[in-house]
Amino acid sequence: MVAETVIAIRGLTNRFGKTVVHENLSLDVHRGEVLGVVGASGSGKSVLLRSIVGLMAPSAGQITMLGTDVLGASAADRAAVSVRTGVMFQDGALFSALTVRENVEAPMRERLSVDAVTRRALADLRIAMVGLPARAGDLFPSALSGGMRKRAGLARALSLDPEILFLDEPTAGLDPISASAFDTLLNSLRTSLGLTVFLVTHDLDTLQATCDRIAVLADRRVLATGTMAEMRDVDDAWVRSYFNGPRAHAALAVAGSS
Ligand SMILES: Nc1ncnc2c1ncn2[C@@H]1O[C@H](COP(=O)(O)OP(=O)(O)OP(=O)(O)O)[C@@H](O)[C@H]1O
Repeated sequence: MVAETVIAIRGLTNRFGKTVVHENLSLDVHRGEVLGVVGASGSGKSVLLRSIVGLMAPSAGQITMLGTDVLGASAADRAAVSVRTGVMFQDGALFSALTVRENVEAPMRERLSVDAVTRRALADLRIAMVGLPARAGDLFPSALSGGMRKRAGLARALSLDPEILFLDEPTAGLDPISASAFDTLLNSLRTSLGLTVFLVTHDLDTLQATCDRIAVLADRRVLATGTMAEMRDVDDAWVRSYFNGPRAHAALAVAGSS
């Protein structure tokens, strides 16, 4: 069966002054998959994510998401696509002056016409879905641990019940136990909600535990795509050292023994 392509990127170029981050980059994301995006620091993973979700305008190229040419679309058509997506940024990007519940409600306030009681109930459902205790809804982000903050960021990304979830380094800064718990949560949510996930990460354990496919960014483009095992055969120095290094062996060994 051929998987439906929910994001198709063609000929993407991103430049900042004289710095060319992406040049003629192409990538497909399939419905229902968790795609891990890796690459050396500065290879343009976050810029790619930001281009897809409309936070920055690429210099050239085409991005089709959920059937809409998002770069060429009207603002209304772009908004109709963006309401079907959710984004979790690296630091959670929570509003510090709002409680967790108010943070989760924020996209609903902006994008949905639902009454306050329904909005609160939906927010509390998202908070429960990410494994936070009910009392966390009343807390401010500053009162949360790092792991809880990540979960609150995830609850907000799930606010609008998205089809596609974008995660930028979701386990960065977490201790290994919290990171592993986050991986487990992601696996359970992607199954129960039928999510497609675009996951930027450096975390080999997360790649191994959650991703169906991996895309490697290097030399301004997608150098290779494939499973974690397939990455070990890619003929490139960075890919070799990343996927055949001791940390990769440890991640694969843990997966093999579980
Ligand atoms: N707003 C900006 N203005 C100028 N240059 C930028 C801007 N955003 C990103 N860049 C540059 O684009 C390049 C890619 O950055 P990006 O943050 O996407 O890398 P990354 O692969 O996500 O790195 P890391 O793994 O360290 O997070 C870097 O050289 C960065 O300095």
